[in-house]
Amino acid sequence: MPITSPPPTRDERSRTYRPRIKICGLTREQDVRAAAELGADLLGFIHVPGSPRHLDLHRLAELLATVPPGPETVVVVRNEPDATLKTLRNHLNFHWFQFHGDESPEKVAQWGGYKVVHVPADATSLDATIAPRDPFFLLDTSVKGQSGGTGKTFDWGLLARVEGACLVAGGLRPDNVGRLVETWHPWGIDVSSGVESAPGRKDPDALRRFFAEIDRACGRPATSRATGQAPHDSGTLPSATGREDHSSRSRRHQPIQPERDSAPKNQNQENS
Ligand SMILES: O=C(O)c1ccccc1N[C@@H]1O[C@H](COP(=O)(O)O)[C@@H](O)[C@H]1O
Repeated sequence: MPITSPPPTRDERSRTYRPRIKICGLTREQDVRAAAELGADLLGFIHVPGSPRHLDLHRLAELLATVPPGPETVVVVRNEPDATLKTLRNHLNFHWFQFHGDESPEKVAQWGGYKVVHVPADATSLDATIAPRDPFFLLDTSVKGQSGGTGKTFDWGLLARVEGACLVAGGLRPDNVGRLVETWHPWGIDVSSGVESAPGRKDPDALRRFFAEIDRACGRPATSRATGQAPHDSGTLPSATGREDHSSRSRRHQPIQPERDSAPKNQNQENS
């Protein structure tokens, strides 16, 4: 059953709940493989000019061809024109868009994706509860002049006022992710720079320790995922277009048709 229909509430997420895990900023085949083998649910690729992890369309296509069955794929974008979004969705077959710019809620829904909500690193309170957003959203630390990949945490106490399915990002590392998971039981977590040896280069040992810490924090044997044998037991991620086929590579280069049941109501057919 798709995990976000309905997503588990905070109360339902217990000490043994294993968050969805997104490894972002991948630029190398060996890192894609390592993240997938360790049990990542989402693999993220950056198409934001100026990021040290930026990949052009050609390189994105090359790397996507190396993604094994299992994890779903995310492309991180900021204010890209519709023509580029169309290519990313219809020809590269990304499952998800992660929007980092001025994209309206309508545009996010239209293209099938989720949006970042930024929290200043020094924020100690929120003006209002952050309400659930369909299908889920991303909470990340804001740093002036940077769209993401900041390596900075925000005050996790603010998560008490965050509702719904939310990927928590910002400054996660092998030495702090366990505390986040055991204290706040986030729906999902997202990491980029905290498992790198240099921007865009994942450190295999840091990746292994990251997953092992999550296992420890939710009471799982640390070896299970480190051997690459862990099942994807956090559930199936419902893709933006409602597709649940995890053998994503079989769909490469095939146009994606929005499914009638799950396509956003305001789906603009011109985009498909
Ligand atoms: O990682 C980047 O370079 C990046 C560039 C532009 C937008 C988003 C980017 N990354 C996102 O940042 C967070 C994680 O950051 P970190 O773990 O603190 O380094 C994650 O959501 C990435 O998708």
